[in-house]
Amino acid sequence: MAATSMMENVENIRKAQRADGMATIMAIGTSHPPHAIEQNNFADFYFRVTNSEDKVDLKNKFDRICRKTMIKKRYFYHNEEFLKKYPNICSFSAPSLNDRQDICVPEVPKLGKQAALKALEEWGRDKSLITHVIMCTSCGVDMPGADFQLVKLLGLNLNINRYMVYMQGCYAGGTVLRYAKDLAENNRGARVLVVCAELTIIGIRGPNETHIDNGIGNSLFGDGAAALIVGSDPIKGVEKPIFEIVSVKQRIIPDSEGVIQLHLREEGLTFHLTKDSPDLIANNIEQCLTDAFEPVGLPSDWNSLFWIPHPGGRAILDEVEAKLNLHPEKFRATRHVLWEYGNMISACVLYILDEMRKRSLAEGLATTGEGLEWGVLLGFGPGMTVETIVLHSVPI
Ligand SMILES: CC(=O)CC(=O)SCCNC(=O)CCNC(=O)[C@H](O)C(C)(C)COP(=O)(O)OP(=O)(O)OC[C@H]1O[C@@H](n2cnc3c(N)ncnc32)[C@H](O)[C@@H]1OP(=O)(O)O
Repeated sequence: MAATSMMENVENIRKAQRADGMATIMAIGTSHPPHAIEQNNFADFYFRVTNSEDKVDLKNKFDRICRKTMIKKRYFYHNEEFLKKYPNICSFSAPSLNDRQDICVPEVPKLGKQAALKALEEWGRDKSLITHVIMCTSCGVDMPGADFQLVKLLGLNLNINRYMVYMQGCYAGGTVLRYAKDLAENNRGARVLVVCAELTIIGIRGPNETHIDNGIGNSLFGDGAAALIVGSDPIKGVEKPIFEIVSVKQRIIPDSEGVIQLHLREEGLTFHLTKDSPDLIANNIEQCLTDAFEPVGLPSDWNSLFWIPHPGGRAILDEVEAKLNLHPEKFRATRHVLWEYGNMISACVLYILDEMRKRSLAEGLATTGEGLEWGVLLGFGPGMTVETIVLHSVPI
């Protein structure tokens, strides 16, 4: 065969392998465990269950911090009765990783399954058509992994292609969209099930006067799972697009290694959160936005976008909002999810996507993105790392 025709063959194969259109989110499902704890009562709960009620000043400070989080309640797999069985988990630093692993390894995929079932139901097609799974969590590292367990729990095809995203922290809600875009656009017909599932039992521990940031973590994080179905070229009348994933970019913020760190130790996942993260994120946010918007063109005003920033903490949202001169309603969906669920690590931004499209529909707006055409989703986390995802809404 002539060399040119072989080249043509290769090109034809490459074209046939790739999708025509952009990666599209076609369904969203969420789930959370049953035990809700009101943030107003959290200091009482936390100091009682960790046998720390004698630390009166620390409890008062912790209560002050809780009231500044702008969180109303959070959901947890654990409750007081459950934690009483695990005194080492409730201490500040006793060895407890085995107990935490014994809980997280089976429970993370189960929580993820609940969200996935809702996404599959909304999608409406047969689960045997799912070609790829991206499973993401920051707890319960194991082999075979949570991706494997999820496939078994859902009864998906055994020849499915699996991707496991362990221990990336909060920015991973953006990372999974970046991976899903690559998979959906480079594999014609691919239907990617994305699942983020997080349980805070991996890091809950008793309070300590010299580690206030440990208490900050315990005041912010909540349990939750969210799932998406992503694919290109949605079938008209069968699959309903919700958002298109237009451009994706990851960036490390310079000189920020020590700002957010989480270490997996014998005493579980330890939190090291400095006071610098809100400033650092705000001071680098325009560079991250420019990276991601450059291929499609920068908007004339950041207020022309719909916004889905990861609610790492109230102060982070406040500083980003101020830096970009955003109108207060821009973070309405994000602040609502923070208020109702706390910081659910990687699952949080996917909850916000769901909240935004549902509220846009309920309010009779023109698009899934609060009536606007273009938007941005931001993942923040250890590194410090920022994931910036440009989204395109669809008409309702
Ligand atoms: C897991 C991941 O991968 C990604 C993540 O999302 S990690 C989490 C990222 N989030 C953060 O780091 C939290 C960001 N911070 C916040 O949102 C806010 O600071 C907050 C809601 C926790 C408190 O609100 P605030 O307006 O800052 O309250 P403020 O009155 O200044 O502080 C309350 C107390 O906490 C202390 N404090 C606040 N942040 C602290 C920190 N990082 N370390 C130690 N102490 C801290 C303050 O010194 C203050 O102490 P006093 O009452 O004794 O003065």
